[in-house]
Amino acid sequence: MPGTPGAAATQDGEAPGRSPPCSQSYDLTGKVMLLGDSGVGKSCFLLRFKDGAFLSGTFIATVGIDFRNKVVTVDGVRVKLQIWDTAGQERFRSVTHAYYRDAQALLLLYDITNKSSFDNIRAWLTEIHEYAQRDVVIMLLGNKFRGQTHLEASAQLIGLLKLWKWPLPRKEIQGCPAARPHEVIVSRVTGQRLRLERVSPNY
Ligand SMILES: Nc1nc2c(ncn2[C@@H]2O[C@H](COP(=O)(O)OP(=O)(O)OP(=O)(O)O)[C@@H](O)[C@H]2O)c(=O)[nH]1
Repeated sequence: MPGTPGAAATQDGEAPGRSPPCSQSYDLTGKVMLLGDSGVGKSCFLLRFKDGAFLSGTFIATVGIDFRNKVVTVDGVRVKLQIWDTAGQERFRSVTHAYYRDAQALLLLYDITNKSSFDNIRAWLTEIHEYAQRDVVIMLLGNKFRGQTHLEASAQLIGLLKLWKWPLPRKEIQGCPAARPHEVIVSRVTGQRLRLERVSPNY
């Protein structure tokens, strides 16, 4: 999705910030970032998460960084998820790195029809290691499964990461065998209860 280089676009009538603002309309907040090579489908993933729509056809690369908010209810708990969509192109890395540190979860996408996007996962993990919190949850998503719009975890990739003995002692490498992206995000973010900001005294 297009944005403004060097700055996050404002969405849903709220000013962008490094941390989600508090509100009584939800109980928890969580910040999730979408990472991965250009063209793997991050913006489409976000659009599906926010509006349930899928845009096929023309590919417009993201410029810089962008975000969407969505409040979802899980087991009676209202969770406001702030999902940040980053540009996959190398030239925007200096912009996007600054946003890693506040993220509770990172969704690292690759395109299962594009081997280089798979090969580059290791480089992405190196960046995550350098810029994200040590205990951030990393989720790996193999996108464009058989040309369709659902996501499927790659057991093969998880196996490779184990083979590499990737030195991420406090990070979790997880597969996400869910067909619907919002369910992936919700189950992982809320399930882990990762420093989600508690804004309701009743919860
Ligand atoms: N078949 C299929 N195509 C997809 C899927 N997701 C995205 N696409 C297509 O892949 C192309 C790139 O999608 P984007 O979501 O813009 O990719 P991106 O990762 O955000 O790219 P950058 O913004 O450059 O980082 C578009 O033409 C989409 O229509 C999917 O699940 N299946």
